[in-house]
Parts: sequence; structure tokens; C-alpha cells
Amino acid sequence: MAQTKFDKQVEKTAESLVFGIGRFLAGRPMDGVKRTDATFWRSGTRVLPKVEGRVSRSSYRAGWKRLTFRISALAAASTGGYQAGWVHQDTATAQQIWADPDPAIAALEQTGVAAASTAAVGTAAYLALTRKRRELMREWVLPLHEALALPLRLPEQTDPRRYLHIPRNFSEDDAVIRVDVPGRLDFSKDLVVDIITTKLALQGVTFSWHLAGRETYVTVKKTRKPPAKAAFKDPKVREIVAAAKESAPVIGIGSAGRIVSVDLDAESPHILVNASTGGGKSVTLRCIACQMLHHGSRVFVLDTKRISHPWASGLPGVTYCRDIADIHDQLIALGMEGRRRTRVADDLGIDADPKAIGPRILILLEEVNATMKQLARYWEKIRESGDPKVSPAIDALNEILYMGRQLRMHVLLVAQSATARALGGPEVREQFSTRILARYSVNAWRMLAPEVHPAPKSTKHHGRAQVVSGGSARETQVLFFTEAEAREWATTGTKAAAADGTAPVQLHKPPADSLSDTPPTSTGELPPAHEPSASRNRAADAYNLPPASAAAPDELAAHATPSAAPPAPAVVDDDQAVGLREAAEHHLHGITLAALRFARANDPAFPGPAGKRGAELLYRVGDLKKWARNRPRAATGTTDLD
Ligand SMILES: Nc1ncnc2c1ncn2[C@@H]1O[C@H](COP(=O)(O)OP(=O)(O)OP(=O)(O)O)[C@@H](O)[C@H]1O
Repeated sequence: MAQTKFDKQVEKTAESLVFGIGRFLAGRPMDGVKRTDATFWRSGTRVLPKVEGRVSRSSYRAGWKRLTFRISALAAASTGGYQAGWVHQDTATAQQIWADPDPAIAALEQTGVAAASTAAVGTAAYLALTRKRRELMREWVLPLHEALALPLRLPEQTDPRRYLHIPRNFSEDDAVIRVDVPGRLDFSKDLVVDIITTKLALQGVTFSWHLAGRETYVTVKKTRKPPAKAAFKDPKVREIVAAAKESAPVIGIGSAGRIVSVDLDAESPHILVNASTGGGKSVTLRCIACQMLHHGSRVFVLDTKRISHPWASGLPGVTYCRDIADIHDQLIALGMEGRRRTRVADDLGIDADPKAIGPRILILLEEVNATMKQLARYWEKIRESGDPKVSPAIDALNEILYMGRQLRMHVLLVAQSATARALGGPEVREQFSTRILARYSVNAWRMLAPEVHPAPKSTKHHGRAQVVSGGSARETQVLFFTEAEAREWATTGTKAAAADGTAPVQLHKPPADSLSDTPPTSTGELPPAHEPSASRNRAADAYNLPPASAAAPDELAAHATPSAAPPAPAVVDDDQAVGLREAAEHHLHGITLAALRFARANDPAFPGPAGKRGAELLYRVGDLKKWARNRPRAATGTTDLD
């Protein structure tokens, strides 16, 4: 008997239903079109030939994964339905719902709100958890795919994740990258190597090709990597440091054991260190500063964080300023020293011995973003009408940055994020031809080393940094000095021992015209010390006398020129010499006599005595106040900006 049209329709529907259930349970695409080589147990790796249009990610999924997803979705939908209908079944016959829909609507609302909240929380968690992976896709995987698709002749719809197996930490030393390549092998291996190295900004890697059999791929591993650690206590590292040129402190060890250093005379007078917290900024600074001290440099640590470099506190040749007023004064004094050196260099002429200009000076400026803000606020607070708007300390710093390398003044600047604004403009950033970057973001790299593109991926390896100079980046394991080793190295250099005695160097801040009249010293010594805060008592300070303890006699002689200044108006309070008891009772509120005695015995930065009254040692009030302001811990007399 012939089938009616209706029978045919029923048969067709039943057939579709059976196929649909079959595909559902087999985890196959519901439209029945196979687009990738995925099977029930194995995920797909490539698009099948002649497939057109977009291939969704689910097409690559193994059948069992698809089945699991479908069953979970079905279960979730049933739970909602159960909540809405079954729980309220006592009132939920169709007739009753029609007559009184409110309970059902309320149930649906509850379920809907719960589902929406779950979805929102789930989405937020998903976005947070996958942020790094999405960044990896956007910054690395997709650009590499775009470059490789043509040379490998991949179908347009290929999903990059299926053949580019790039771990999130692919820049770490032990990471392995794997790229599946078509088995036809009709591509140039050299070109593929080039593209992978360039697009992933890899250094020191080796490629291993696996082209036999069904699975064809290439693996990439780092083989020429810097050492995992470069500790100063290692005799080989110590030897390298000992052999380094005075003008070129060693920063670390690069790939294949290459020494990475920066020549302050030939390459880059100033260095910028940029790293997020815990990225090794203090260790890097310690490494450079202690080597320079070893060779007799003077180091000025300007540290608003107060406790960044305890190892340097009280060392000969180190001036440690923690208080913003002292940092302000110190920068101004250094600016003047720069100008003095310029004059000396002019007078000495082109063939002069650079050492005649004076000892090398290293200015170590901690946390530039915070320090610049504090300097600006401090100037805002003390500025008088007629004074320039911009902080003279910031001006002085900029001036030093623009001075030539022959003046032997170097700035080592530290930032968590060295934005152009923090430094006072993009052109200031340009003065740092050597930049050390560690634990950086893609944005930080683009800002600080745009000439090296693409940015090598940052690593979390302790002490691993990129040293950028001369248009290229060198991956480097920064030398690690413990605090004790840094102190030991800083104080055992022959020149450091020969350099001026025990007291930290302090700069004198004479008025600009007297400064310009100061003749160059034959020894190249720095001008002698200043004491009270210039900005708070500028008229007095401009001519003040050096404290007896702080300057070597030859320095004083060299600078006590008759033309230097009119007679100094006495700064009575700060220049008087007092015993510790009197200081505690009348001048240093909040510091007990016992604390002062303890500091005198234990703190190398405690000022030297200015005289004696009987058996009692006397100290300049100004020296004691300055010491108190710059103590590592909460300091009495700290310049309060609020
Ligand atoms: N070159 C290195 N070799 C070995 N370990 C290092 C190195 N540099 C840093 N580290 C490790 O990383 C830790 C953090 O380093 P460091 O204190 O220098 O970071 P930081 O950037 O100054 O941190 P913060 O911003 O919090 O002051 C150190 O205690 C040390 O254990």
C-alpha cells in the first residue's frame, strides 16, 4: 500500500529524531557535519579539507567532552524546571496556573534571579581566572598564528590553539613550546624557525624537529640561558666582579655565561631600573652601588622609603638622605656640584684626566614616582612669592641628567612604573640609555623600551631581568650580593679605603655666584658639607660653615676661598655644640638620652663630635637634628608634608 504524505512525514521526523538522539549521545555535532579531525576520545587538531566558513571551538572538542557538556546543560535546565513546576506541583496544574499564575511567576522569578546571579558570578570568575590566558592569546599566540598560517599553508579556519602549544610561562628557563606542523612537510623550516623566534621574542633557544610518522611537530627549548643564580659568594662571580673596569660595574651574567655590564663612560651615564614590587630593584641597586663604592665613588642614597638600603647606611663615602627636606637640599647641592664640574672641565680642557674633575658620584634615587611627588609638594609648601614654580630640586636632577658623561655624575633611578610624567617628561626618560627591566607588563615595556619589539615575555624567576641598551635586550641574571657582602665589597676597595675618612660625604651649598668662583680642586674632592635645611633657612644656609667632623681638612682649605662668601650670619640654634643630655632635653623631642647613647655606640651614621667640655663630648645641634630626621625608623623632626 502506498505511503501517504503524512506517513512519509512521520517517518522522516522519527528518523531525524533517532539520528538526533544518536548524535547527541555520540557527542557528534548536532548538524551532522564533521569539520575537524576530532574523534570521540581525541580532540581535533586541524580543519578537514574543503570545509568552508567559520569553524567553532566546539568542533575541535572530543566527543566525550561534548557529551558531558550536553548532559550538564540538560541537567541544569531540568533543575530550573523542577524548581519552577515540580516543587509547586500541589498548586501547579495547568488549570490552576491559568487561574492563579502568581505562585508560578514567583517561582520563576526566584529561579531566574538565582540563575542570573550564578551566571554573573560565574562570568566574573571566568574572566578573572582566564585573564592571563587571554593576554597570552592576544599578545603572543594570535600574532604568531597570523605569521605562520601562510608559510605552513594552514586552512583559514584553523584554530591557533590546536597547533600552537605555548605555555603561559613560555619565557621561563624550563618551558617547552610545541608547534604542530602539517605532515606534508611542504614548508621552509628556516622560515618557520625565524618566525617563531621573532614573534615570541625568544633568546637562546634550540629547535628540535620531529617529522617522522603521523605526528609532526617542532619543539622549542631554551638552551643558552643565563645561570639560575649568580651569587657573589660564588668564586667565579667574585672573580668577574674583581676584574671589572672601574667605569663598568657588572650587572649580571647573560646567556652562555656572557658578562653583562654597563660602561658609564662609554655607553650610558645614567641607569633606569624598572620593576614591579619584589622584582629585584633593591638587589640590583645594591649590586651596582657596592661595586662603585669599591672603586672609590661617592654614593648619595635618596630614599623616601627610608629602609631600602640598610647595608649602605653609615658606610664611608655614602650619604643617606631619608627626609624629603634633606633630599631636596641634597639634589640642589648636587646640581651645583654638577655646574662646578662643568667649569672645571672647561678650564682643564679636552685632554684633561677625567679623574681631575672629581670622584665619580652615584645618585641613587629610590621610588621616583613617590619621590617626585613629595619633592613637588615640599616645594609647594616652602616656596615664597617670587620663587620659581618648579621645584629647584627637580630642576637640579634634570640638569644632572642632561650633563655629559665626562662629569662623572651618574643617576641610578628606580621606579615601579617609570611613566614619563613621573620623570618630568618623555625626553627625560631618553637620558637613560641603559634600562633594566624586570617583572614588567607589556605596557611598561612599550613605554620604556619601544625600540625592542616585540617585548620579550617577562619571567618570575628571581633576579632575572632584561638589560636594554643600544637597541637590543639582553636577558640577564642579576648578581646577588647579600647585605653583608655588599658592605664588605663596598669598604674593601683600595680606592674606597684611600678616599676620605669615616664621615659620610656631605655637600656644601654655597650661593650660586660664590660657587662659580670656586676654583677646581686639584684632588677633585667634593665641596664641603652643608648643614641646615637650605630651603627652610635658605639665607643662613647659603653661607653656613661646614661641620668640623664632616669634611677633610684639605677639602676645607680648598673651598675656604676668600671670595667664597661674606661672613656667615650665625645660625645660632643649629650651630651650637651641646652634650647628649642637653640635646635630648631641648633639641630632639621624642628621643631619649638612652636612645642617643645607644645610637652613638651602634649607629655608624651618628654624627661625629664637634668638641669637648671636660670629659663630655659635644655635638652640633644641626648634625644631631639631621641624623634624627634621617634615621631609618620613625624620625623625630621628619618633614611633615600634611
Ligand atoms: N639577583 C637576584 N638573585 C637572587 N634572588 C634575587 C635577586 N634579586 C632579587 N631576588 C630575590 O627577590 C627578593 C625581592 O628582591 P628585592 O627586595 O630586590 O625586590 P624589590 O623590587 O626591591 O621589592 P620591593 O618593591 O618590595 O622593595 C629578594 O629578597 C631575593 O630573595
